[in-house]
Amino acid sequence: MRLMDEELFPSTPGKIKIERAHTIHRQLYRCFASTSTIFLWALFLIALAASYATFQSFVDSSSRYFAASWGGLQWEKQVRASAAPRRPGGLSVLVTGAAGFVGSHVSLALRKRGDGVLGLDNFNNYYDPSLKKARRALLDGQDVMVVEGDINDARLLAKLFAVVPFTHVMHLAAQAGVRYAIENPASYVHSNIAGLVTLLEACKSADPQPAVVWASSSSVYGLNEEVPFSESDLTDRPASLYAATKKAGEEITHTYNHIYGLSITGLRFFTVYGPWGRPDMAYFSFTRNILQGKPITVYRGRSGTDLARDFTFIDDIVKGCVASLDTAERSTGSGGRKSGPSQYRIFNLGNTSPVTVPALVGILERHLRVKAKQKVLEMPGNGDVPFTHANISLARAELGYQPTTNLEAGLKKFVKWYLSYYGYKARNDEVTRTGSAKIM
Ligand SMILES: O=C(O)[C@H]1O[C@H](OP(=O)(O)OP(=O)(O)OC[C@H]2O[C@@H](n3ccc(=O)[nH]c3=O)[C@H](O)[C@@H]2O)[C@H](O)[C@@H](O)[C@@H]1O
Repeated sequence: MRLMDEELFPSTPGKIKIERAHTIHRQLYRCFASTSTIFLWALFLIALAASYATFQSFVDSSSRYFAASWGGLQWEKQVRASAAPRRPGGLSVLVTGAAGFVGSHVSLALRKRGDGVLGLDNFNNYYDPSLKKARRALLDGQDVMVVEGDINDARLLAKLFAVVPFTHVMHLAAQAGVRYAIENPASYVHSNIAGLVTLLEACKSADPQPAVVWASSSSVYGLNEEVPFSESDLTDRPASLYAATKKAGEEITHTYNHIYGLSITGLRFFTVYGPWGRPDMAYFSFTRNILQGKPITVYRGRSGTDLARDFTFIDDIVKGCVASLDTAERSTGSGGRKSGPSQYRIFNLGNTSPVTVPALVGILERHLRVKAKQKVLEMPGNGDVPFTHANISLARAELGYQPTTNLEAGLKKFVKWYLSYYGYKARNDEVTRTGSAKIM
């Protein structure tokens, strides 16, 4: 016990205590010898605390700024360069959904003829984002910048319009897919309604106001039985939430046209397909499954009738989009105020020759030279419609729209792209060897 005490405490503890007390006392005396010194010290401490707080908030806001994927002088310079037309009288177009199927094709077509193009895309994972990144790489190669951001981000949109006086907005960002709305209804409201309104708010406040061309859908015809579908037909019986949000979009855009003088063109696309397409669509997923020897599900109508679609090739759709931009009149408002009536248009962009789903499968089998394993099921009541068929007289008259690619030729191009993109040649051989699918 004694040993322990000696280790823990010095042999002459009292001396040490006294010396320490003296030293501390002397220091305190020096520092706080007078009340004025105490006052000065207090002031100094308050100033130190205040400057620390200011520094902290600077660090916070700067880290928020640097964490955002947009902003800064260099970024603004790139945005301006991408959106600047390369030809006299060229357009300056903000393309939303630019890393998407239709968006990437339209962006490339515009850039090719010398228009300025700036893309915007949120790269969500509704389907494989690597395909969206590959499309972005294509756009990069043509000096088209794609800003990563959401149409619901009002600050980002305001910034883009502050940096670039866009002449047009090609609005293609959306939650697509008819049947997925059963699984995730909120995503349709988020993108197709809330996102649309946020975008239109930015457009109406912009000075100059851009003309807006945007993607509606053939699905707005819903349970319509008039054939072929004309723009003048009633569209008040949607069969899916997706269709309902697109129909709502037509009404919402009308409001912005009416109140703010925004020039609006809505395009009702009919089942668009082609190279760089969407993996969630039937022609794409059928191709994947057929090549992998997996079964495909072919839906049929209730009375055993085949379902049919007015499948429209991407190049024809691109021509319709570009013609819509070219014929769009200017918005009449500026900075949120209307100064006169402005254009409001809706067009069908279809192919005018519906093809049944079994016929689509037959064409794919021929191009892939593989027999599909088919399961035929009754169409589930989850938003599908039995057929679509476009009347395109209006688009032909006003846009000079004339589709030139039939499903046979279009799918040939798609299959060629698919095989080169996914490198399925080798796997095709594997399919032959394992016999998991029958080669035709
Ligand atoms: O035209 C349109 O407005 C819509 O076209 C397509 O929707 P959809 O025509 O349903 O295209 P797919 O999903 O490719 O289906 C095509 C046909 O194949 C059928 N199908 C689909 C999937 C499947 O596994 N089996 C099958 O038989 C569908 O019932 C439909 O008749 C797009 O997915 C929508 O985003 C677009 O808005």
